[in-house]
Amino acid sequence: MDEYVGIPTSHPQSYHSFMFQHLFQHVDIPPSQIHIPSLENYQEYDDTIARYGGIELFLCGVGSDGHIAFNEPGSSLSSKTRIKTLTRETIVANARFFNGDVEAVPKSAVTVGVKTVADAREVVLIADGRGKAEAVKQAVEGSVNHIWTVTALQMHPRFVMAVDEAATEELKVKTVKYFKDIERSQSDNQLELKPKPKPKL
Ligand SMILES: N[C@@H]1[C@@H](O)[C@H](O)[C@@H](COP(=O)(O)O)O[C@@H]1O
Repeated sequence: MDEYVGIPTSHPQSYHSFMFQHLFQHVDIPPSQIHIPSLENYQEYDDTIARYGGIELFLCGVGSDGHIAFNEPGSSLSSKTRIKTLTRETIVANARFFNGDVEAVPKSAVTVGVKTVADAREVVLIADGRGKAEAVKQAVEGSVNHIWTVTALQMHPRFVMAVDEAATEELKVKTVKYFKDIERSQSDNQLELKPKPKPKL
């Protein structure tokens, strides 16, 4: 979905390295079918997606300031793949991957746009830990706006958020209860839908 500008793709903290280490080297995928945004391809990136029939699933995280990919606060909700300057908050948050050295964190990145993400047929977002609680609150209870770009996904017909307890800490109690009720009633329904075993004759 995104890549830093200013470090080589071979850098251990590049998103290219991350994807190869955690996914591509473990699966049987031809290199010609791997497409990661970069300075070389970002201008054609959305056209390439369209040529392949669109994205089936975007699996993403969220920044503590509510960014998806690197769509920092203030990104247009109709944005496509482009270069974005990173906020101070993101640079400080990502310093943990650069031995805590804020100066070593790149200052900009190539990123898919908010619309690139929203155009996928399905979006799954994982948010864990207290540091994501404000972003989760905005995503669920806030109104759609370009400061918390994650809120754009409220408009998506197939958007699922997977969160842990800590990430729900800024939500209203009644919001959390409501979603737990939904979860419970869905698992009850699934039990009811299971075919009853045939009585033995
Ligand atoms: N550009 C990435 C985002 O795509 C990611 O969503 C975010 C949160 O990542 P994590 O869930 O690992 O904290 O980090 C970076 O800023």
